[in-house]
Parts: sequence; C-alpha cells; structure tokens
Amino acid sequence: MTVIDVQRLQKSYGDHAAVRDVSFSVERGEIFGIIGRNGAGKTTTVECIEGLRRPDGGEVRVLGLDPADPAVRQRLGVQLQESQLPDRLRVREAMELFASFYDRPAPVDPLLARLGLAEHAEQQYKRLSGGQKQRLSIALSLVGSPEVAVLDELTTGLDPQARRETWRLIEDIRDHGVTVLLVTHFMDEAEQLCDRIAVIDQGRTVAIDTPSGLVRSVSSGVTVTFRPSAFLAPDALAAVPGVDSISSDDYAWTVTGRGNLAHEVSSALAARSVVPLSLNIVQADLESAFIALTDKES
Ligand SMILES: Nc1ncnc2c1ncn2[C@@H]1O[C@H](COP(=O)(O)OP(=O)(O)OP(=O)(O)O)[C@@H](O)[C@H]1O
Repeated sequence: MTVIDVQRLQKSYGDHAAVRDVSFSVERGEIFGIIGRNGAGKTTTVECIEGLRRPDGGEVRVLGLDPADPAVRQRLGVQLQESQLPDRLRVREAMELFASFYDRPAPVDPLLARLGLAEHAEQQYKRLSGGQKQRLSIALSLVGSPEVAVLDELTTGLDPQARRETWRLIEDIRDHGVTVLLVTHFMDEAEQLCDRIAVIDQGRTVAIDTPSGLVRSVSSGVTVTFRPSAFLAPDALAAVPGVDSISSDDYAWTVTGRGNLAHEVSSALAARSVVPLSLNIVQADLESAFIALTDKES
C-alpha cells in the first residue's frame, strides 16, 4: 500500500524554483530515504508532505489524503528541529504536551523507556545532551502513534556511537509498523538504514532505487589497482571472472569489475607467479553513486 505519493511536485519561492519535478512513492513499512546536496529541494519537498507548504504544481497524497487535511496531522509524526523547545520544559512535560494534541496518543512512559529517556523524564530540555535531545525529538514525533514518521537530518551533530544508537531506534520504529521517511546528508546512514532512496538534485528526482541498486546503476562495483612484481602480458587477466575493464600504464594496472574481483585477480596473478605490489581495492559505495548521479549539471 502506498503511504506517501508525490507526483511531479513543483514549488517556487518568488522566482526561485526550489522543486521543479519531484516524484516518488513510499510503501507501507519502508524506511525511505531522500538524499541530495544542500539546496536540492529536500526540505521543501518534505514540508509539502507535512502540509506546511502548498505545492505550486503536481500532487501530494499522504495516506490517500491531501496533506492539508487535518486527519493527516493525526496520522503523521514530524520531528522537530533542534532548539524548538523551551529550555526549562522537562522531558515528560514536553511529551505530555505533545500527546495532548492527538486523539490516540501513545503512553508516555513506555515510549520514553523505548528511546532510552526514562531516567531523564524529569530533566529540563536545556540539560540534555545532543543525543538525548535528538532522541526526545524522535519520541515527540512518535507520541501521536503515527503511521508515518518524517525524520529530517536525524543524526547531524551526534557522535558515532549516538548515531548508531539512533539508527537502531529507527529500525525499531519500523519494526513497530511505522513507515519512515528519512531526509539525510549522510550516505552511510542512507546505505545502512533505507530500503529505497530517492536522489534529488536541483529540484528534480534523478534516481530512485535500493541502495545497492543505485550503486550498481552507476558503477561497476570494485576497482583493483596494483603494480605487478614481474612482466604481465596485456591479455593476462582478460579471462578473469567478473572483469569489466582492464587498463595499464608503465606503473600500474587498474581492473574494474564485480563480485569477488580482488580474489580472482590475486589468484590469476599467483598462477603466473606475479605478486600484486601496492595493491589497492576500492569498493563502490552509495557516496560514489551519489556523486556520479548529482555531478552532471554542476
Ligand atoms: N523560505 C524560503 N524562501 C526562499 N528560498 C528558500 C526558502 N526555503 C528554501 N529556499 C531555497 O530553495 C532551495 C531549496 O531549499 P531546501 O531547503 O528545500 O533544500 P534542501 O535540499 O533541504 O537543502 P539543505 O540540505 O541545505 O537543507 C534552496 O536554494 C533554498 O535556498
């Protein structure tokens, strides 16, 4: 079932077209990512989904409804950006305040416990660490028992351990049946968490796929470079399984391909009693795919 449907969305600020042509749909139970460079139009897109902005063109549906429909507010959880809470508000007070906006709020204490905030329930907002504030903002987005949660720049400013804890939380949220729309700058986060990703560039969707599908769409997977310890005939590696291209100059060989390429190349070299010196193996990842997809017009 489609939970969020965005078709040919357009939105301008004055004469600046922030979103020119964005389309994607999010299915129930997915963690769906939106990635794009600064100013690509991610936040504008998400604000149209949240009902905070009216599109100039195209169509947005959330749970089959117009995002301006008050019923959407009850079913969509939106994460607050940092420092949108008063310093002195206590964690439990913030949760109870937000719970009062919803028809069927989640019980506050179990939710705080799930997000590791139980022992901070009486703490003032200003006394929370960055990670705790982030967890509170996620808890607040879940307090209305939403079917869909929109999380924007989730782990900015968190240390590596807090980021990983936050990732586990997001997976836990999904495992509790909530569909998650995640806006992120971090490729490792998108690669780790998202079932599918829309890449937005200059106000347009340029690709939608699984993380591995995006990587496969633009790159051949693995690049192996090395310097042979002895003469190697130009066609020596041509029959190695998984090879896409081979190039060499006076100094080094570069082999691109897929699968277990490094192992296959090493075996072929060993069979010829050649040792790969200065061996370097680069595995294509989402970051390289993202750069390839968004570099074209800049
Ligand atoms: N309220 C506004 N008024 C005028 N221009 C805006 C406004 N909000 C955003 N923009 C411009 O619209 C474009 C898209 O902005 P948007 O915030 O949607 O991008 P983004 O992908 O979320 O960027 P970032 O990753 O930097 O948050 C940018 O050029 C931005 O400067």
